[in-house]
Amino acid sequence: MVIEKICCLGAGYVGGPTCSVIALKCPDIRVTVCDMSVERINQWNSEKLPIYEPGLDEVVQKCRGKNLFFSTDIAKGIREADLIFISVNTPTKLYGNGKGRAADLKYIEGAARMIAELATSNKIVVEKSTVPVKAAEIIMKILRANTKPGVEYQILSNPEFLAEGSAIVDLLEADRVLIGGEDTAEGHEAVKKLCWVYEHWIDTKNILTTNTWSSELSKLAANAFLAQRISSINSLSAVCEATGADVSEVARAVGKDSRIGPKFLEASIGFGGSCFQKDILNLIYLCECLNLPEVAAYWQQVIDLNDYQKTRFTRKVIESLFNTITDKKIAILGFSFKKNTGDTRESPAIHVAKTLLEEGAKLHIYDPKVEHDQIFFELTHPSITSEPELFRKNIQIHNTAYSAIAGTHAIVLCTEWDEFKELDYKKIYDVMMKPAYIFDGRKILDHDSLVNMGFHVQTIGKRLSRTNSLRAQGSQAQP
Ligand SMILES: NC(=O)C1=CN([C@@H]2O[C@H](COP(=O)(O)OP(=O)(O)OC[C@H]3O[C@@H](n4cnc5c(N)ncnc54)[C@H](O)[C@@H]3O)[C@@H](O)[C@H]2O)C=CC1
Ligand SMILES: O=C(O)[C@H]1O[C@H](OP(=O)(O)OP(=O)(O)OC[C@H]2O[C@@H](n3ccc(=O)[nH]c3=O)[C@H](O)[C@@H]2O)[C@H](O)[C@@H](O)[C@@H]1O
Repeated sequence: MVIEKICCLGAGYVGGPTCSVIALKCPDIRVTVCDMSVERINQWNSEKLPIYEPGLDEVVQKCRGKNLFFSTDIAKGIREADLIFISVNTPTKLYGNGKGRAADLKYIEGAARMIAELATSNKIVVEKSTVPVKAAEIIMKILRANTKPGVEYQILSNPEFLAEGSAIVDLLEADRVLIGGEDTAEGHEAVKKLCWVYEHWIDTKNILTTNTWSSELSKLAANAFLAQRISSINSLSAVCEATGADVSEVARAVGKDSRIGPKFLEASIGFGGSCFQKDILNLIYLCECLNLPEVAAYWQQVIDLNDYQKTRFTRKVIESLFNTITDKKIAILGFSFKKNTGDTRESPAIHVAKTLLEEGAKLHIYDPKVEHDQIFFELTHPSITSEPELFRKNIQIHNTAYSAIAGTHAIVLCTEWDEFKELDYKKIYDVMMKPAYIFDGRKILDHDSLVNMGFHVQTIGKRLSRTNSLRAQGSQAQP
């Protein structure tokens, strides 16, 4: 039952942390994480890792150079490994058949072709990336069509369920590990070997084994269910704002039902991150290909509602500021798609900032972990604007929340970083233009005390007494 060497293709948000934890828990296994990006591998080998993830630095420091290696020598990694994780990106297709919905499997195919070309001994190839159902068949076809004499492959599906910002805890204390394989003697043997790796720290009863297609579909299903809960509570947040109900109270009351449960019921400005939207689109495309239009339409609603929530929030900001924000200074607090990560992929803050910039606002942005260049990259990307220089001129990035806020008309809180709860809002009130507005897109601030200080406060899913919004007043008042 021995796996002595593991290679992982893809040193990203999944490959890096997952393999670091495997190395930590399996000192008897040599783990090599490979990537084509020299820059990324250099960062993994430096003091400043390419991703921010609580607890990751410590794990890497313990294992790197002992049984954990980061390398661009993909050929060596593949040749030496008994088991290869494919942990490459699977973005939504940007062109061609299935554009905007289907998963682009070019990196998966590229990885499979590399393995086929370079492997000289038997390999267990494990799909760690999130893929459409039946992707394992594509990998198998490529490997078997190009196999060298005497080399045999087994393909397993082992999707990853970690969430960014809590990746290390999620990996160490996984609710479950899911492994799908072929229903053959060789398939069962390969599944057993991968189970053995995880059994170093995961209770056997939490390691689920299924057929390959169930495993692939379960990953899409899990993300679709999670996103659906957020869209459900966000839909109710609009009802709360219109009626005087409070979405946090509704979520608490609903979540107390043990059949529903309390998690993932935080109303917000909408979900972001690299996967929820991509994976639901992937599921929708699959349903369309399978001629299941009603099922496709059902899941499409989860995404439509998310877009509605982002737009609804941004519209509220603009309307509250007397429907004119040209040249107004607005502070954006938080740019990552959630706290405890520097990842900005599909961050709702991008939508908010883009819309405010289009209306002529001057944005002062602060995020504790996102690199300044990354913010400029996201907001001046051709998919965001055809006038990058104009946008750039109206964006200033700050190193502290206080400096971002000084002299602004409004604060728009987009990410729920803990430090935003600790700011001295009395001091902040004094240095803002009046009337001073706060739009709390994450429901993390003490709204009553902010109102008492003099702020006009708006949040998600709750009507506050002093909002001064045009819609609330039904007037066209000017400042
Ligand atoms: N980000 C997350 O929290 C989670 C992501 N996933 C899934 O895991 C997969 C990877 O996601 P991330 O790690 O976020 O992506 P990422 O973009 O951070 O990393 C992917 C890496 O793969 C590398 N790569 C591409 N082709 C390669 C090849 N042939 N050989 C070696 N390296 C290659 C790229 O250079 C890149 O560094 C995706 O399918 C995603 O849906 C699953 C669970 C959580
Ligand atoms: O496949 C993936 O990539 C991963 O996607 C999500 O993880 P992640 O996107 O990293 O982070 P989440 O904690 O799920 O948050 C996603 C978005 O939903 C938002 N959210 C989350 C929870 C909530 O109650 N309300 C809410 O608006 C977050 O702020 C964030 O923008 C899943 O939680 C992971 O299980 C999965 O492995």
